Amino acid sequence: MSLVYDSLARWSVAWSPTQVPALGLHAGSPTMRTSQKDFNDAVSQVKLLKEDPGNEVKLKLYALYKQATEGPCNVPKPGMLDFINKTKWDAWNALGSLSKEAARQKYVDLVSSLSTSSKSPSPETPAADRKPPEGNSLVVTSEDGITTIRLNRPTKKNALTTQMYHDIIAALQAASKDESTITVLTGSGDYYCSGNDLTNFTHLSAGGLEEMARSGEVLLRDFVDCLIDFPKPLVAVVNGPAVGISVTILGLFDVVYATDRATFHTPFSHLGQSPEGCSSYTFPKIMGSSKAAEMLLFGKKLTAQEACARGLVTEVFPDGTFQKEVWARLKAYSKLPPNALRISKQIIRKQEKEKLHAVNAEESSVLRERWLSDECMNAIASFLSRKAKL
Ligand SMILES: CCCCCC/C=C/C(=O)SCCNC(=O)CCNC(=O)[C@H](O)C(C)(C)COP(=O)(O)OP(=O)(O)OC[C@H]1O[C@@H](n2cnc3c(N)ncnc32)[C@H](O)[C@@H]1OP(=O)(O)O
Repeated sequence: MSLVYDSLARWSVAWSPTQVPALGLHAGSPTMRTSQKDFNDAVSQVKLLKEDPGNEVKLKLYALYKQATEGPCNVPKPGMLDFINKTKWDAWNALGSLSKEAARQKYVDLVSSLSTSSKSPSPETPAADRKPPEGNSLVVTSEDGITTIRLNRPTKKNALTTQMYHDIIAALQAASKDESTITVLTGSGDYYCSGNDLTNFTHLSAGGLEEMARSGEVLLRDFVDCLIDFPKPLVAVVNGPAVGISVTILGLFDVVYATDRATFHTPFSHLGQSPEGCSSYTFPKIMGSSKAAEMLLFGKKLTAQEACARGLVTEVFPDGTFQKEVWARLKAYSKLPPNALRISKQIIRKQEKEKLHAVNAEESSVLRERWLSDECMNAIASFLSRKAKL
């Protein structure tokens, strides 16, 4: 659970109603006025909701509560780096001069709609309509000489949490020593991976943002080092759209197979960030400097065919037959002599290893600085408050 989630949840329990002036009549119809009791009841009801209504709704509730009890936003805007409080401030401030009475009415209406929608599903609700539980975010299996590392957070488009980076490192280390011939990275559901989980930035320890950025730099560097040093053939089975770091690291894979539904997007400038995964070196080498710049500077999103034409993807398959064709191919390759594959991979990689490690160290260090910049903080705050999407 992310810190934003926790802290938004904490806001809701911290919203104890103080002295709310009586306003008359009932909630519900726009022509009726909300009584203090209706409002107080709604405030109590929020704490009893069975389902988490999500950050966006919690922000609305927060803003309406503040407007209803204190009127228009009257406190100084928090600093750029304090982006959780800034997000709350933005939501309150956005209500402008809405009257306290109107805010109370909107608050009561919103809580009432939540209470209705959070009633337990009837037994007839088809399983397919329910969100699958977020179980193991990474599933590692080994079969037919292939170790598969599967990103398994389909409801979050397989965004990479801090824990997942650690788990992938551990899985790669284990795969480098196991009996398998080939190692595959793929995703569950409709996405391959939506990149770094942007709520990672909100997991602040006592050391604050500086510490978060420092530990992020170390983790990123270890993660990419592990890919640089991986001794066996490493294959990406790109089952859908890929974003951010899941794209940049493709330059370190030996083979990349993609469904024709996949897209490849590196929106670093939009996020106030800079390239990682050795892409500042591998992309210009793979596709030429101007094509690489179009992706890494301007965030041009490539189709699978375009990525294949630029050499980032090895082969594109029709989505309907993607899994069948790719796994049949990989099973055949996995029967090749493992030592020959390992030695050949190592001789290819050997020429570049030192350079790749140096590039990784520099990219990780530059990113640490970027994560502390206003540009980056603003972009993440925008995503978290759902004002921005790619
Ligand atoms: C050790 C640290 C290393 C860090 C290295 C630096 C890495 C950099 C990067 O990877 S930069 C790229 C970061 N990724 C993004 O900016 C993607 C953000 N996501 C989106 O823009 C969209 O979600 C989308 C285009 C991927 C998909 O859009 P859509 O199909 O409309 O789905 P939803 O937006 O409704 O998403 C469903 C659900 O997933 C959550 N989610 C998706 N991506 C991320 C993400 N990257 N981080 C956190 N959460 C993500 C999204 O919030 C929704 O959750 P909800 O249902 O609202 O709870």
